[in-house]
Amino acid sequence: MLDQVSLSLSAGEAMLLTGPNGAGKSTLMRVLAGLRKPDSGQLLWQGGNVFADRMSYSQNIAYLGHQDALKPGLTLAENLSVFSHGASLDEAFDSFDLRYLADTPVRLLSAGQKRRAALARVILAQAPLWLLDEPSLGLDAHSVTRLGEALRRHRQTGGMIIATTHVPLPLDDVRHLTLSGVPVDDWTGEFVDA
Ligand SMILES: Nc1ncnc2c1ncn2[C@@H]1O[C@H](COP(=O)(O)OP(=O)(O)OP(=O)(O)O)[C@@H](O)[C@H]1O
Repeated sequence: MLDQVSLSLSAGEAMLLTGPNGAGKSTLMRVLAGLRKPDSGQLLWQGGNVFADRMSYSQNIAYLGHQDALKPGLTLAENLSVFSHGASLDEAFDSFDLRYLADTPVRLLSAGQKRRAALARVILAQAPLWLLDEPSLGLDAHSVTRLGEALRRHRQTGGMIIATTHVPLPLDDVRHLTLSGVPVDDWTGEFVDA
């Protein structure tokens, strides 16, 4: 599916993955998240093989997939508390204007509100590497602005971002990797936090 993909990121850097439907962007994101092993090639975190110790690598990443992965029966505050590790929810709520929805069951949220909640969860993870698969999906213009602010703050504190998108994202000084969508046999890649 993916062949000869090679990328590396340093602290504060951001990369956008683009390409047509089916090009393999989400597949690469799942590999980068340690959720799927590449057929060949390496995924490195600070020089160490991610798949040798997936658990400790997972503490360094916040992965946002297409699904928002929230529990519909719990309130928004309850959902976010699970990921707060005791930290205050205030910053995450305020980053996406969610405070007024704290006591609302997630099943009642709109699609865009759920996406904002999933993004708040990314902030709560307090992980250096954010892996965001189409983060602006379903967001209104104001929320896209909020997303841009959150991305900027994360990078200012040395955080790294890899995001896929089909639309422009509010992300300055970003590197680009475009996948062609041409089917190939296997994936060889390397991911290094220098
Ligand atoms: N689990 C799977 N088993 C088999 N094929 C898969 C699997 N997951 C994805 N694919 C295929 O791999 C290709 C790449 O899919 P992927 O979801 O990575 O594309 P994408 O670039 O993210 O596309 P989009 O822009 O539509 O989100 C597609 O042809 C898809 O059908």
